[in-house]
Amino acid sequence: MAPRVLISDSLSPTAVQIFKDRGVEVDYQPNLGKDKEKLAEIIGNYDGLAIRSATKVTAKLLEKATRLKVVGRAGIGVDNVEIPAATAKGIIVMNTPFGNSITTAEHAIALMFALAREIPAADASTQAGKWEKNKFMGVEITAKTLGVIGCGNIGGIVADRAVGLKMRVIAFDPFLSPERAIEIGVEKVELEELLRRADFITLHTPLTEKTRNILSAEAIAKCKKGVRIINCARGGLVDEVALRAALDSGHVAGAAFDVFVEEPATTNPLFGHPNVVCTPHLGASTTEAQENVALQVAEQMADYLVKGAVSNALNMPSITAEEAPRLTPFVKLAEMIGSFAGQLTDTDITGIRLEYEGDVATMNTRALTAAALTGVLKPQLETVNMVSAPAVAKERGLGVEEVRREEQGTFDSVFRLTVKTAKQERSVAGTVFADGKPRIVEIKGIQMDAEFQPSMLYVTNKDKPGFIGRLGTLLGDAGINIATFALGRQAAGEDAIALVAIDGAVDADLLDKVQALPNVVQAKRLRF
Ligand SMILES: NC(=O)C1=CN([C@@H]2O[C@H](COP(=O)(O)OP(=O)(O)OC[C@H]3O[C@@H](n4cnc5c(N)ncnc54)[C@H](O)[C@@H]3O)[C@@H](O)[C@H]2O)C=CC1
Ligand SMILES: O=C(O)CCC(=O)C(=O)O
Repeated sequence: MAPRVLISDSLSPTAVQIFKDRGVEVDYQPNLGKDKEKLAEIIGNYDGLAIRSATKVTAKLLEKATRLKVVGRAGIGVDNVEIPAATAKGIIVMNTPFGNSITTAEHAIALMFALAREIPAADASTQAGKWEKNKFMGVEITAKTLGVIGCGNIGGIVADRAVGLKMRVIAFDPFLSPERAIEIGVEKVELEELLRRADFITLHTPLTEKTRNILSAEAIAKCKKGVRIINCARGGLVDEVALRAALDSGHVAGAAFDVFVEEPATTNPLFGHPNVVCTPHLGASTTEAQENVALQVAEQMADYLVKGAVSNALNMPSITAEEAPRLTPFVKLAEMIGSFAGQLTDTDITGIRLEYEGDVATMNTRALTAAALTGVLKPQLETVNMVSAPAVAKERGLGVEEVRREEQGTFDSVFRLTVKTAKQERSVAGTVFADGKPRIVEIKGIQMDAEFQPSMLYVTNKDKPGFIGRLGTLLGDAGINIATFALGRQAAGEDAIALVAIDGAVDADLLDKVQALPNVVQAKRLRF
């Protein structure tokens, strides 16, 4: 069945076409983001949800999203998506981190000019027939200092354009490297210095607990008198009430805002001030940017739903479309080995060691680790998947250790997973054969050669004559056919392991009988 995607906000028709071309069924309902009840009613029918900013993907909505696998944000900010709730449900959240950056940076520059020359007010006055030539005295931006708070993608483009406009650019961003600052021609400074020196301040950080009210009343008071403030990032970065007071007192000469604490903003403390310019969250609204983000989000979502490739996910390691064919069999192997170890372990797991040897050590081991953790956790947590497993493992305090060795041994690649409990360590290793099938090659240090089968019996025993015959007879008498029988042992007479693939299932009674056979140490049913 083809995967189904719902587009619940207004997106370029390009997105619809791309989904169709890639074999994904698509429903375009651009006003649904504003209708929470209706959206909750139908979300259960979809594998993917493509949104802009109107749709709020809350934990409550996700409860109804029983088959949802991916949420794609055609844009950058994902503050309208409850990512921890999506992660807990194993739903990938992806965005398009670059598609609208230039457009948004250009909007910030446009707002800076609008402020410097009071263009919106001058336009309104002129069109009202007033010709108030003396009323609108602007300022030049050449040689002025622009303070950029948050110098990532958009902040970096704004800085680059401002340098071209002959401004001096200073930036506050704890994660901006000195090399990158030199590359984009900005002087890296602390916030206090930026506030003291900047003639214009432009904000380009996400809204986090650290950046909320980064321009507080106190910070605004430290600004140079006559500063002009531009916010094209997120409402809440500036204390709107404090800014209004500073505008009223004349300490701040002007403010241009595209984003507001409450959106849609129908009332706001800044509204009505003569030196304030506002736009309704138009930062990303150009034909080019909307084309970019629509195309990108549809490609990313279709790649995931159809091919399993993951890009620009905020809660899962990336898997490129190029690496997916080579990686996929190893993802399967890692999950099955994890599942094997998880099913064998009854007591609390305290830690997990993942060893990647040979070719597999050069692959995307973050994705493989996520798959292996899924396998380990699934016997206890049905709903866990590659998206949620790393977070669940962390939540449960499981120490996860990764070891990579590129030298090859007997096999081109070996993946070994060791589960640690308070009492013991138990490891299982596997590889992928040329036919793409995962195989078990080692259990507890004992060499084996077994395929994974849907129903298996795992028996450890003392290696004594007669065991195989007795086990075969017991299963045969119960009407259970043996499909494959793999054996391994430490040395003659020591610990041995039998891995038996069976048609049908062993019930609890029969398992007790296997357990009661002479020399059997442990018997377990396994399902893959
Ligand atoms: N108005 C609009 O329509 C649009 C708004 N945006 C918003 O613009 C913002 C920036 O987007 P990008 O540049 O793509 O993000 P980005 O992730 O490339 O850059 C953000 C920068 O903020 C910095 N940062 C984080 N915490 C900080 C702190 N406490 N102090 C100073 N700097 C800090 C980071 O180090 C990073 O360099 C986002 O909030 C995004 O949602 C993006 C597109 C359109
Ligand atoms: O989709 C939009 O119009 C808003 C864009 C935005 O805020 C973002 O990409 O973070």
